[in-house]
Amino acid sequence: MANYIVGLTGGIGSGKSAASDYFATLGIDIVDADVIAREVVSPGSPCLKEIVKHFGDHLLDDQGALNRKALRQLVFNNEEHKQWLNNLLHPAIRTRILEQLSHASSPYVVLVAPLLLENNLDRFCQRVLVIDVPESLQVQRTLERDQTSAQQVEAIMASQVTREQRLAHADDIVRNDGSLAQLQQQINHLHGLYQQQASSWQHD
Ligand SMILES: CC(C)(COP(=O)(O)OP(=O)(O)OC[C@H]1O[C@@H](n2cnc3c(N)ncnc32)[C@H](O)[C@@H]1O)[C@@H](O)C(=O)NCCC(=O)NCCS
Ligand SMILES: Nc1ncnc2c1ncn2[C@@H]1O[C@H](COP(=O)(O)OP(=O)(O)OP(=O)(O)O)[C@@H](O)[C@H]1O
Repeated sequence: MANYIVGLTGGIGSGKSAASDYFATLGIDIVDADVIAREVVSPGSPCLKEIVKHFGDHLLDDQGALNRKALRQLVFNNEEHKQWLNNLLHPAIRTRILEQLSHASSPYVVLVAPLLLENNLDRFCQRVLVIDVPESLQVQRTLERDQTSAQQVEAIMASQVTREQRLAHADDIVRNDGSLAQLQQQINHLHGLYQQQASSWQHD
């Protein structure tokens, strides 16, 4: 059954995972681009072999897995390296996204992707939901969560669309500068809307 697809996006640290985790508790299938981005570079994968061939085996840890911190430092400080990695991984990520979307069985499916707009993945979606927070809160929450620097977070933010650009593409906006409960309250409202949209869309 062709699925009604809601594209969920937002900048780094905006609360995409917090939102998609909550949609999952409502029984909605989630296709997560960040999870897929890890799958395509798993130990022994063709993409990981290409990365090692291109950048060197110092990017592997002693279990043969990708040293993500080392690759992050490499790509987010060098535009050419980032483009090379994106050109390698994005087609593999898109293929898996489409495959997982086709197997979803919930009333609608949420595709959560930080680069939904940057990679034109919104063309596969019937609706775009943006999780919106002030940039300062993105930095603060990412620093609290990850062992990284403000400079690194800002470099990642600079490689993503701006807050204004993202909001210009939104069909729905959830503000996540309040409590988790307030985030979930907004999602409860959208859940009802998406169920209605999905059932009328499927009968058109
Ligand atoms: C560079 C990598 C190895 C760093 O891994 P690390 O575990 O430190 O970060 P993680 O993957 O959790 O990403 C953290 C956040 O960075 C942002 N981000 C990731 N990749 C990119 C990118 N290519 N361009 C812009 N922002 C990105 C997203 O907001 C993401 O949620 C990793 O981000 C990666 O493989 N990126 C390339 C694949 C990609 O584009 N993923 C996004 C899927 S839409
Ligand atoms: N409303 C909130 N109040 C407090 N903390 C929050 C809230 N929403 C999210 N967080 C926390 O902020 C951090 C970033 O949230 P989350 O990981 O969901 O963002 P993300 O958009 O998935 O980030 P990334 O792009 O890095 O994957 C997490 O540690 C999360 O627990």
